Amino acid sequence: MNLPRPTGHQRKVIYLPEQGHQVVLGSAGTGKTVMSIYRAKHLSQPGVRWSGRTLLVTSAKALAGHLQDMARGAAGNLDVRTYGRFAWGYLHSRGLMRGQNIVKSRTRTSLVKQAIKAVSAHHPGHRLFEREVTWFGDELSWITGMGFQEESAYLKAERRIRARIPENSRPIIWEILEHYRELRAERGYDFDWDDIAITVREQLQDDDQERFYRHIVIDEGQDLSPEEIRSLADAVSPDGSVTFFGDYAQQIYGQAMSWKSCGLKVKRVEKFQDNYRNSTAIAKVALALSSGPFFGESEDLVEPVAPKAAGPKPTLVKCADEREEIEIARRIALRLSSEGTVAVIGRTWQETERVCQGLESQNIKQISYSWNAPPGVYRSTYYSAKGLEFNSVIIPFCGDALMPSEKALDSFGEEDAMAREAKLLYVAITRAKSDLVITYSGDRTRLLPSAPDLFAEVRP
Ligand SMILES: Nc1ncnc2c1ncn2[C@@H]1O[C@H](COP(=O)(O)OP(=O)(O)OP(=O)(O)O)[C@@H](O)[C@H]1O
Repeated sequence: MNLPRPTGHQRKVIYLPEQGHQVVLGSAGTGKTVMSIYRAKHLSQPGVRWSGRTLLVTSAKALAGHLQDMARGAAGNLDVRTYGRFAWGYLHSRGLMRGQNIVKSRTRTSLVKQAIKAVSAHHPGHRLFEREVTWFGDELSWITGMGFQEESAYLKAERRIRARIPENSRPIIWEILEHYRELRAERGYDFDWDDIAITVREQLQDDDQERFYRHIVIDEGQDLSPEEIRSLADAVSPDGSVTFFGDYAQQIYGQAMSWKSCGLKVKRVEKFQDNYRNSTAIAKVALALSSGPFFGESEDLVEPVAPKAAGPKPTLVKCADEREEIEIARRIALRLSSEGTVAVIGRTWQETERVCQGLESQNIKQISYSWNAPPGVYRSTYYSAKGLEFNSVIIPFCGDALMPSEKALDSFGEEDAMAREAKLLYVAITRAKSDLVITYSGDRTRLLPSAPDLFAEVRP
């Protein structure tokens, strides 16, 4: 497919030095994905001095498929992969992948639960055990994602958010991590998807064969853990390059870590601010959300410049109840789908399916969705929609009772839950090119910006 022609600053990014580490940050719709493809094609172009085998890598499966589609026709030495697929492939080449030795997420949760139960018996009455299993699972992912291998490193760690874990709880959490690993090993699993990067790095350290990749380009880098990024930096040859594209406003995992903690050595960070995707009216909502109280401060956030594309104001539909929300969302989806692509984006697959049941629609995880996809209704979650775009987006269930979700509040507490859900909502909103419809019943979620005139507010 034809990629848009790079303009101005975008062009510079394609031709950044072909050696060392490069970081490009940009807000939503500024062309990071497109430029990651141009950059990867440039680096893998045969017959030139800097050329070499290149990996274009991201975290979400649907986006990897989309990248693959856009990179079609590129030189044969360009691979497009999810991080998981890269890690699996490398460890397989080292003889470490035997059968199903990566634990699946449901089994992992059950093992974490067992570990919590066993460790809680040694600490009767400790308040840490009032927390939900999701919170523990997330904390264990954070520890491994940071690459901590010794308890002392975890005890000393500084956090940007989620700092309020009482000092006396951390050793207990470490005990749970160790017990979980024992249980996992007993069940015959060597890894989970979070700690696989630790082994990739260990293996690379002992691997004196020539590196398979000379260049690695990372899209949506904010969603890879620091240890995953470090492993990618270790995987390129010394005369090669790592180029990191990311947007910290869209960081949807609990890592909340900057690229700076990933060991990338960068002289100058390139920044993209011009939004090529959203209409002005949609970009205004996204901007109001990202400058609201839930995003926090970070020097990694890039202030976007509002685009000039015309389009109607996003519609906020206040419904009597969830049934009416479903009815309205379906009706609007059907109407808009005759003109272009429409995504129904829910927080969970269950929410999305509630709206789309019986409606002719496609699950974006099961197809190869691309920018030239035919008109129709597409189903997605906030997470799976990462990196994609649609003419219209419908986001149901944005009432205060459902957003932030009770599960997020119970697991992470008010502040952290709001920050997480605000970023998810930001991702969903910025997928829309020209039409955005948000439905809710009861009061609308506090996460949505309340400035007047941002929305056309309607009641069915
Ligand atoms: N120079 C350009 N001229 C015209 N359109 C462009 C240009 N650069 C990017 N675009 C278009 O802007 C849209 C957003 O691009 P892209 O998906 O690469 O942005 P992104 O920064 O990766 O967004 P996000 O992080 O929100 O997923 C796409 O439709 C792309 O084709």
